[in-house]
Amino acid sequence: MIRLENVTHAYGDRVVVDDVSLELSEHRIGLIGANGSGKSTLARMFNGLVVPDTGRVLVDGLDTRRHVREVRRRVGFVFSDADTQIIMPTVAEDVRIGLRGSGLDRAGIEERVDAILARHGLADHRDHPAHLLSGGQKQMLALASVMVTEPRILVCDEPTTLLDLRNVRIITETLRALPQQVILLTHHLDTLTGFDRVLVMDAGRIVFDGGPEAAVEYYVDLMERRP
Ligand SMILES: Nc1ncnc2c1ncn2[C@@H]1O[C@H](COP(=O)(O)OP(=O)(O)OP(=O)(O)O)[C@@H](O)[C@H]1O
Repeated sequence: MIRLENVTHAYGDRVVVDDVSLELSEHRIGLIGANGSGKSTLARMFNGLVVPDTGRVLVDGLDTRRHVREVRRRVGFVFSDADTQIIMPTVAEDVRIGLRGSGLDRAGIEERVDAILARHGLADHRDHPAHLLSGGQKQMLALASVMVTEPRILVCDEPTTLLDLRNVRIITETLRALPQQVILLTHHLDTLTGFDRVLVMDAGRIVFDGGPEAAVEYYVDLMERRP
């Protein structure tokens, strides 16, 4: 479980996360809000990519300031631009690199790589140059490379923003089917249908916390009232 206690973060003198306290235990959690409202900064605190200026973030009781390795093992992070996440030349290599230090032997590693590629529709692209994949396939690879490390929680920061409608659906369905807890930041509001909880962020604060329909209604209303 992720717990935030009076968390604040500023870039220079600009406060972008403003005294947020949360307990995130639901299976499917959405985080929505206008551009620049602080969602990514908040989400990056969930796995220690950003540490709070004040307050603390605990993952299963581990403080992200002091236990960054253990926290990263528990909390996987998927970015919106898969190109920034894919680091190896081929599909299989990119997945395999996540298993460094896993303690698995060579055969065990290949078995795990094959299984995860099959699950993400990439089995036929095993030795394919990663940079030649389509946008949708790249996002699947980015997801596969995180999932192979078997995180318990997955944070996805706008994973469908750069994708066409078909791939938005594929990624959304893939995320829905995961047994892991998923925290999804998105501007595709319809992907939140059936979620357990949706948070609306505005100017660094959580301004709504509830079910998906009510949260989307609140957010749309908030945006319509903006000059
Ligand atoms: N590394 C950084 N250095 C300085 N300012 C930053 C940095 N990262 C984000 N910001 C600023 O902090 C504010 C919040 O950004 P953040 O990315 O957290 O918002 P967001 O809600 O995720 O936005 P979007 O929906 O556009 O992704 C923005 O004004 C942004 O320009």
